Amino acid sequence: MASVLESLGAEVEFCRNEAVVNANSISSVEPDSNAVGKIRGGFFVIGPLFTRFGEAVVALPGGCDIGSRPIDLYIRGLGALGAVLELRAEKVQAYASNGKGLVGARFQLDYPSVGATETLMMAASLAKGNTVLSNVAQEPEVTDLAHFLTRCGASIRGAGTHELYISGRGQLYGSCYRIMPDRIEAGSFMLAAAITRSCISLSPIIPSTISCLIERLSSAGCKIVSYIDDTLEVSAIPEKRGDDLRGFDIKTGPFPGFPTDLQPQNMAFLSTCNGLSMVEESVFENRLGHVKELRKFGPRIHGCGSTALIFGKETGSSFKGSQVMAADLRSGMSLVLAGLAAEGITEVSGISHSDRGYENMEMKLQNVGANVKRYESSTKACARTSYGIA
Ligand SMILES: CC(=O)N[C@H]1[C@@H](OP(=O)(O)OP(=O)(O)OC[C@H]2O[C@@H](n3ccc(=O)[nH]c3=O)[C@H](O)[C@@H]2O)O[C@H](CO)[C@@H](O)[C@@H]1O
Ligand SMILES: C=C(OP(=O)(O)O)C(=O)O
Repeated sequence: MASVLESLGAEVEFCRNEAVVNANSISSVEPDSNAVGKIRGGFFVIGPLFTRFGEAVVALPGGCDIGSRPIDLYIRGLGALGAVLELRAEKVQAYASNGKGLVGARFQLDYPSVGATETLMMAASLAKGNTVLSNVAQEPEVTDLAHFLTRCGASIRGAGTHELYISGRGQLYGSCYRIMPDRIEAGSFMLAAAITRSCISLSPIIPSTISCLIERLSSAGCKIVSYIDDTLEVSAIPEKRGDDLRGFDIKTGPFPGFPTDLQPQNMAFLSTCNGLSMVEESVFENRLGHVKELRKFGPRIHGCGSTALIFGKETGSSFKGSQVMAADLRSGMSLVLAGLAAEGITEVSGISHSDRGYENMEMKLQNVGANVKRYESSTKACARTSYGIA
């Protein structure tokens, strides 16, 4: 996102965990298309561009190859606010039909898309008049963005429910805001503890944003406690010899359903559990690419359409280190997790996909005791079954 803003001329400075953005210097209606194309939220810049210039040109958004990534909701939603969007040479050119700017309207999303909800909420905050968006995404990140925009001067009601009421403002102002902790990163590290049958203490974390995973891991036999508000302890250490964790079923879905972004990592974990588990991916049409790679570690997984059956650990069997390839962001993490649970060395190529979602992944894993190194074009995750994270 920083590179998109910079390509528009904004100044972005990072200092430790803070980003300072100066948007006053935005001087272009057309961000660098490579920068926009890389990220899924490429349309996020449309609202601010409209306010300043009355038009915008952005590249088609990119993102992981996990099925078709349509943008019809963005196009129809912005259209309802008075934008005309035309596709020209792989770029979307948008201008206001009234020649001035966006105007508030009512719009119902066919599916509670997170990216479309966030884009329309930002655009409506800068449109003239009132907007009502219904069947919107209720993900915690949408609520967090609404809180941030409100701090910048926007008027938004209903965040966290399926309807948003937005009164447009001519301008938003800078403010200082602490964004919510990354619940998908936290969930991935909870699964790192679970897959290595060890324990981890995580902070900062908002347990209510990840209750789905907490419930499932607890049902598997993990002990999960939250002593202080933003800290969570996960212990997957078996209480007695011979005990082990049990598998469970999941079906991904919009919040508060099971997050699709934790499905691949969760499947790696389920492959190490006792009993049969079923995973159903219902958000993206082609998000089981990791099944083929996970099988290389030894487990029996049967994938069919968007459902996978994981047959669980066979008595006496263990994961074997393997050479595997990550084809998208979260499957990269799921293969690293499998490598941590495996005997011997695992080499994961294509790990750069995961850099988009996990900052300093190997450093954080090393800090909790994992033996992971990054090589020029791949990451080697090396682990012994007795070697976990603590
Ligand atoms: C519901 C869900 O789990 N959303 C996740 C999804 O959000 P992201 O915003 O990328 O995805 P969406 O929520 O937009 O997509 C969810 C579904 O909506 C469909 N769709 C989307 C836009 C559109 O214009 N038309 C359309 O049909 C997609 O094909 C998909 O089946 O990935 C993000 C990054 O991994 C996660 O943070 C979100 O939690
Ligand atoms: C699929 C993901 O990202 P994107 O929407 O950017 O492809 C993800 O974060 O898991």
